[in-house]
Amino acid sequence: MENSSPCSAGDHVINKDTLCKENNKIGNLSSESIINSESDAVIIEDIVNVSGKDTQIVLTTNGVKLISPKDRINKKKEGKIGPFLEWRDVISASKDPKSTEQSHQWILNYIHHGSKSIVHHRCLKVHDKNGNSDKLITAIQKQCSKVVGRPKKLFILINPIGGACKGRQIYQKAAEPLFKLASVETHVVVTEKSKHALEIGETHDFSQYDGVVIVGGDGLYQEFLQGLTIQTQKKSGINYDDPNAELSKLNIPIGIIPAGTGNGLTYMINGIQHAETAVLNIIRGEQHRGQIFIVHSGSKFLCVSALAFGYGFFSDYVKRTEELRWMKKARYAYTFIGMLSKKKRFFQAELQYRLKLKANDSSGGNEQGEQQKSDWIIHKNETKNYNCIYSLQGELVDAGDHNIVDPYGSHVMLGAGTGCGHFALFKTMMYTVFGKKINSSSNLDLIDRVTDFKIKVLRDEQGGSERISGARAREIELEHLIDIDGEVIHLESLDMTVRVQPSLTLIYGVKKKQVTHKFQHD
Ligand SMILES: Nc1ncnc2c1ncn2[C@@H]1O[C@H](COP(=O)(O)OP(=O)(O)OP(=O)(O)O)[C@@H](O)[C@H]1O
Repeated sequence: MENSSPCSAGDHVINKDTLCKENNKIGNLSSESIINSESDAVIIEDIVNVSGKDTQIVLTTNGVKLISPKDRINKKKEGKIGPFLEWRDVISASKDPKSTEQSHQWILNYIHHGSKSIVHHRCLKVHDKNGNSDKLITAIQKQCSKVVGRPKKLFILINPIGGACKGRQIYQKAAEPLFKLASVETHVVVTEKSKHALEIGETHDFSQYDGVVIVGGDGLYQEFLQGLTIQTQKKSGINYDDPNAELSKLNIPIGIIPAGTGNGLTYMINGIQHAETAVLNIIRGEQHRGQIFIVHSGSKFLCVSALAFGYGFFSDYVKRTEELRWMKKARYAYTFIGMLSKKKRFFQAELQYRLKLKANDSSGGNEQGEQQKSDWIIHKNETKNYNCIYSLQGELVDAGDHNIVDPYGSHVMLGAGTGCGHFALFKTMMYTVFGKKINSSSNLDLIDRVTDFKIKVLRDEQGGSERISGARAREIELEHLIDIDGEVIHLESLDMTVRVQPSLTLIYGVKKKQVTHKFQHD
């Protein structure tokens, strides 16, 4: 399926005509958008007509300014003009197909920043007055092509069976028209089987692409990321079976368009689960280095994790949901309710962890570039009985009454349940994801600033020839599973090391709480 494939018809199809109707006013310019013009160099300026008003349009090295006659009178003396739209938020400019001999019109497509991290595509109809529309369009297109990080060619990977099985439709409705508007060439591949994304990540040559876009859930992203991590290490000759090896960074940016069930990662990197926002953030081209977990089992590399690691309660939960896959989305709530009344499953383990040291903390660490980490700390738990050990990706940044969960950080919070109830475990996990502050309790230890942790499960072996009960056989099966980003993975060895690898990935996303200029007409 190449870029040219037609966008399926439907109520929510994005196209120029429908969107242009949404927004073509220039009144009510917000004072936030008035910016100082000092650092700008003017590229071209003209008088055009927007919403029936003569308006000065100025293209500068920083962006587009539209100056109404009122603005010019009120603000120019103070050296301030506006509103301002930075080039990163301009998608494209093109002739309006409805333009006639008598009325020359062109369209400016741009990104509107709404509240709570949401962004939308908007367009503005501009009426030419002086015959300069071609020059303005060419200049805008040239500046758009120079936006740092904006992709020109993308490899798109769609999971057709993720979430509600709408991967293809979500791509066609929310992404394809916007990529076309932004002149992004695409090569689309639809996965054909489980682990296909892993295979593609490990073997495909992405050198001719500016980025890869995953249209699916956290599971699909994890598979692709694992494949790409392996490919990158192999190319650099890194022995990734060695948990102490310094891994090569992945240099192809990855974007995620939510089409799965949980979609936790798209929430973390875009601040919201919203397909249009995810697409527009890819077009904006802002990229950040993200942290992931590298998991070893025994002396072997096991997997990467982009979102969550869980052992005990969470791996049991995911295993059960996989057994009930036929129930589709309902399996999550059904399993959750079922587990509330279930007896806790305990396992015996030794848990150790290392902490990111604060700048003024001189204890621990070693000489080989790991000065910022403490030595291994043994988790205090005399009975060694646990019912859950888990960690979620994201450094928790204190923001007063809440935390910002920063996927571009260098440490995580580790949860060690020593008998915590199932409901409380879920609640704590959800609170962490949504940045709510939460403290340790008597049976759930929450340890912040963790950079690595090790779990050694101490198995209660029952004499070699003795027959084991069905219940014990199920327990042994569960003991050999971990939850990685909502999928279960089999463990050969019950001796695990999990390391936070800061800055390993490159992600199309935004930093939360970032300040953006508004270009608002509504
Ligand atoms: N064509 C396919 N046929 C069968 N399985 C597939 C196919 N493509 C991908 N998969 C599998 O689908 C699984 C889940 O994918 P994905 O993460 O996209 O959706 P999800 O599980 O519904 O969402 P989330 O992980 O966000 O909860 C992955 O384990 C992957 O191996």
